[in-house]
Amino acid sequence: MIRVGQGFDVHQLVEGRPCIIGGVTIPYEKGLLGHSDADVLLHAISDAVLGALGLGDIGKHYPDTDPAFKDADSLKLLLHIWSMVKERGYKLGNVDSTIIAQRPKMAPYIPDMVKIIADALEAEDLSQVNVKATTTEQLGFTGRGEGIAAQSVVCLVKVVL
Ligand SMILES: Nc1ccn([C@@H]2O[C@H](COP(=O)(O)O)[C@@H](O)[C@H]2O)c(=O)n1
Ligand SMILES: C[C@@]1(CO)OP(=O)(O)OP(=O)(O)OC[C@H]1O
Repeated sequence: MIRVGQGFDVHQLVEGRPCIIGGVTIPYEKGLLGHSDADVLLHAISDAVLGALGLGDIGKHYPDTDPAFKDADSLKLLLHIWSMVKERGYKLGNVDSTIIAQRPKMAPYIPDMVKIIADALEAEDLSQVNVKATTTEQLGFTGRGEGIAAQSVVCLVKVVL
């Protein structure tokens, strides 16, 4: 039995905020704005995992109106979501994600993101976690550097005992 989910998220780029993507703090002149740490990639992955389980989205579980989640570490939210996966008897099949950003250049940071995500999702092999990046060729809000988007697809596999 397999279950598939997809997630998509966007956060605005502003001055005076850290740029945290995939659990990695990237040196950049701007950072992502949100109620939490605004880790757009971990949010897309979180939504994909919740989608695969048929459990709604991160806003439902961790509302942005709740002060408990102000400046929340998105990796901790993902770890909590992963506990729901295990409770239901699933493990990671694979996860594939794309960060949509004109800048900064993500490539140097992707290996660290993959390791962090693989650890959180208890991957047996790093090849189960793929992270890609693309510009939008200077088109649209990402192309103008106003924000960063991310999308993700996750496959969960039922654990056979
Ligand atoms: N923020 C980004 C965007 C892209 N990359 C890498 O560059 C390659 C070419 O990007 P295009 O949008 O011109 O296709 C892309 O395949 C990524 O490897 C990146 O590191 N950071
Ligand atoms: C993560 C949460 C909660 O702190 O806040 P944000 O950082 O604003 O992120 P978003 O992707 O808009 O929605 C989920 C939120 O409930």
